[in-house]
Amino acid sequence: MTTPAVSLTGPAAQERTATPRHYLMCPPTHFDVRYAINPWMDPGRPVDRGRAIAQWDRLRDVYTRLGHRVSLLDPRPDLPDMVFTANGAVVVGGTAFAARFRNPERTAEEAAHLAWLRGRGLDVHPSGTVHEGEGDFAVTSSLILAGTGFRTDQAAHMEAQELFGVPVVGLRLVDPRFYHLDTALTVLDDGRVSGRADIAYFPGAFSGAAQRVLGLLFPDAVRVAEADALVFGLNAVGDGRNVVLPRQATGFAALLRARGYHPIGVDTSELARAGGGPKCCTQEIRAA
Ligand SMILES: CN(C)C(=N)NCCC[C@H](N)C(=O)O
Repeated sequence: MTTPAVSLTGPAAQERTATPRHYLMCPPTHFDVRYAINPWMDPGRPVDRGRAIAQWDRLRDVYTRLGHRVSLLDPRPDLPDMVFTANGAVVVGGTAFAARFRNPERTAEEAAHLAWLRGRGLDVHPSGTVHEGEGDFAVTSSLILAGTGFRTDQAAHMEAQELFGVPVVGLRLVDPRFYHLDTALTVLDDGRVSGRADIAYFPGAFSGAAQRVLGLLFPDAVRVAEADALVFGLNAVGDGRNVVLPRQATGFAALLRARGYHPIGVDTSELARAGGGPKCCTQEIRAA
């Protein structure tokens, strides 16, 4: 029998393979909403820090049970957003492109990230332009998708391309509720084993041109509904098989199941009060 030129099975029937990851997290010991730098933050409403800590503990446990390694950054009392480690850098092949935050409220986080990255023997490059790490850079094995419009400067996309030597595709975000790329797009499978990256995104967060670019590059991507995006469903962490996402994103979870992924719902609703979800709390350290 000859092999058909076009796959008859499609991604839904594929075997999904998880690969072990190394994540950097920071306990929300001093988590708070003391200022408003995105539309989700309301400093007038006190946060329940105990609840945030319990939600974060559970997220870390999920990762360790999946066999992933979790390293910790020391929290600082004056930095209430430090729990969102994804914003501190993007690390690919042992090279770290360290963040330069947009808002002065978060700039002191830069030094903490630099110290941690240098202490791990990574090849660390502080950024010359504003960028917020994995908040705006989504890494696959063949290219990096990069957001701009609210936080990360477009010039940082070129800096990342020069640093990593992989194509960096710029995508314009247009809705302030989705102010970082990782609120609107997630890498389900980076393609390191399958050879074919798979992503999910909420089209409405992107300019028309960016939607067309995504359609050309990822014609089979999962397109997620606004209701799931609004509960930070796309702020998800995939390891090729398992996808850790806010448990409220039930429509997205059903789409993932149909594609052969294993969605794992977690509650990060208290952390969402600062505008973040599971992915924001998780920076991947990709070794050389
Ligand atoms: C999911 N997102 C957007 C993140 N990657 N990080 C969350 C940062 C939240 C912080 N209050 C801020 O506005 O910077």
